[in-house]
Amino acid sequence: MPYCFNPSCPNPENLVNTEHCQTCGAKLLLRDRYQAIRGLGQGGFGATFLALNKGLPGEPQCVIKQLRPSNNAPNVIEMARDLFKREAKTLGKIGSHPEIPTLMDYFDEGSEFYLVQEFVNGLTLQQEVKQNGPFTEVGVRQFLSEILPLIQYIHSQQVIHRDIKPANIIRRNHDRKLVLIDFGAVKDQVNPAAASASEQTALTSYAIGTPGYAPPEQMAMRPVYSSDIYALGVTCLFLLTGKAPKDFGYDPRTGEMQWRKSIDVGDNFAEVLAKMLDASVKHRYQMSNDVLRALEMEPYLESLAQGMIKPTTATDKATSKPTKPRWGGGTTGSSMGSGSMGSSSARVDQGASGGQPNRSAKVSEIAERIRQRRAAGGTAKGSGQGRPDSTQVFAAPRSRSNTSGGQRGSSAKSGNDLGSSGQPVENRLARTRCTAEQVVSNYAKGVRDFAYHELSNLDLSKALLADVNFHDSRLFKTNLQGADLTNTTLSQANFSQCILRDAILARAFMNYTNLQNADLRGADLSYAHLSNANLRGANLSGANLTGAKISEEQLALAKTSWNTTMPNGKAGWRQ
Ligand SMILES: Nc1ncnc2c1ncn2[C@@H]1O[C@H](COP(=O)(O)OP(=O)(O)OP(=O)(O)O)[C@@H](O)[C@H]1O
Repeated sequence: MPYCFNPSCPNPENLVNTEHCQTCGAKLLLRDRYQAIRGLGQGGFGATFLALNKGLPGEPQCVIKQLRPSNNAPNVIEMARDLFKREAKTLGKIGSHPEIPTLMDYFDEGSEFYLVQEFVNGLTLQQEVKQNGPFTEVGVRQFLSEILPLIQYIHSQQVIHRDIKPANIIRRNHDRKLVLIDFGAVKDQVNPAAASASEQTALTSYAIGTPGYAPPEQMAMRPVYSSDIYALGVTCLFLLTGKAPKDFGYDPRTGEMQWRKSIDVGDNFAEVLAKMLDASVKHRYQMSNDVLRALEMEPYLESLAQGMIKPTTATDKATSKPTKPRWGGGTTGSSMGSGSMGSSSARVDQGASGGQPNRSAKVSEIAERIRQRRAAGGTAKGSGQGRPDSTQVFAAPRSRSNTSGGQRGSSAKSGNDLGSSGQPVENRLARTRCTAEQVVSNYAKGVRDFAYHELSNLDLSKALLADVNFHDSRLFKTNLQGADLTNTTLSQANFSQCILRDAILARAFMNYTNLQNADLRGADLSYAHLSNANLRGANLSGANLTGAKISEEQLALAKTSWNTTMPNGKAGWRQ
């Protein structure tokens, strides 16, 4: 049923096949093709409609935003028009991203302006919480792992969204992906001197985003990238509680929201939220990737910590393992290797060599130290001098050679280091050697820690090795065809020329893993974390990369084919 585009029409619903509104006489077909079918929202500067594009076969749905300022002062209209144009420009620039609505059309008709964009069919997160109740901590972490890369993308295009909130995030029905909408507040600064007081109020509220979600600097018209991180933090509070920002108390001395007592999450996640919600820009996470890193590190802390202490397992006893932490602990004395993490680890190891406390207590202690150092870490834009170890370990490589070599810096010498010939360089620290039979039988006995092991050239085809920690181990040319490696930690390990054909690597953590020339044909890499992994020459034909964390650059170095399932779940081809 045609719907009238006039937001003040008292009776906007019309009968089919009507050209003009039966109540107010307004045209019902814009540009001879767009027909509104329902109103979606209305504000001071216009309205939003769900519409049909009658000019295209199948008459697809679209969203039409109409700019119709209620104030006729020329300077207000001019500024509003300017804001609208900039929204169109922004969507035109970043709307090619699959999780941002595409800009389909932009035009004016009479004194009104129209912006046509892709309709995203689904519920907003606000509606979702209303319908199904608040999210759990795991649900919010999952939400963040999905939305942060999108925000990182927007920021990389020099765009600050400025109105991130649950009502502006839609979970698209057909693929359950999160889509960010309403780029209406994506504005450069409005010149307040140009408008009178009341006009200024209207324009300002249009341009600053939503009170409660917008951080102090944005309310003061000085938004920065981390303003979006603050709004995302408030969004997390809503998802966890179903409470709007105004329903949280605030500290009258600092003006900060008092949210800690209202949410039930682990200390570490609370710390991440606190840093997202810091009123001071200086102390807040600066970029999405910083938050992502803080969150991604957490699930792997225990296994990373395991890899930092002396062995106690049956296989481990055969050969002693290094007593120094591996990353950053190189000869140049980096801030990390020679810093307190190195010495704290060494302290634990000394204890281990004579009547030591139990292993799990040590692991937890080291993991806790990593957390503390992370919590005490500086901001992304800091000098890097005093940055926590974990940030350095997981920092994005600075050069291409780092990406391809899987190295973190000249001081790091790990199992995946490559010599000039492209062959792995033998690590200077001894690894625990064991046979394929030992690996299999120890796994059957419950051993999961195979960090710092030398497992090259073994035949482990079809082995069940789910949940194992292979951190910094060497599996050069090892046969793992058809093996179950679900949920394993393979960070910094050397899997070059490894046979991983049809192996299950779902949710494996492969940060800085060397997979050069590995045979990954038909492997299940769904939701695997491959950031900084070296995939040069790796064969990914028929592999499933759905939801995997992997960059375009990494993919370009590997072999893929028509039957490779790409991270977006679609079949792809790249040679
Ligand atoms: N591309 C889109 N696809 C689907 N729904 C959309 C789309 N853009 C906006 N909407 C929905 O239309 C309604 C109105 O959106 P609009 O952008 O005008 O924001 P608003 O809610 O009126 O204002 P604000 O978010 O700034 O307070 C909202 O319910 C929103 O979820």
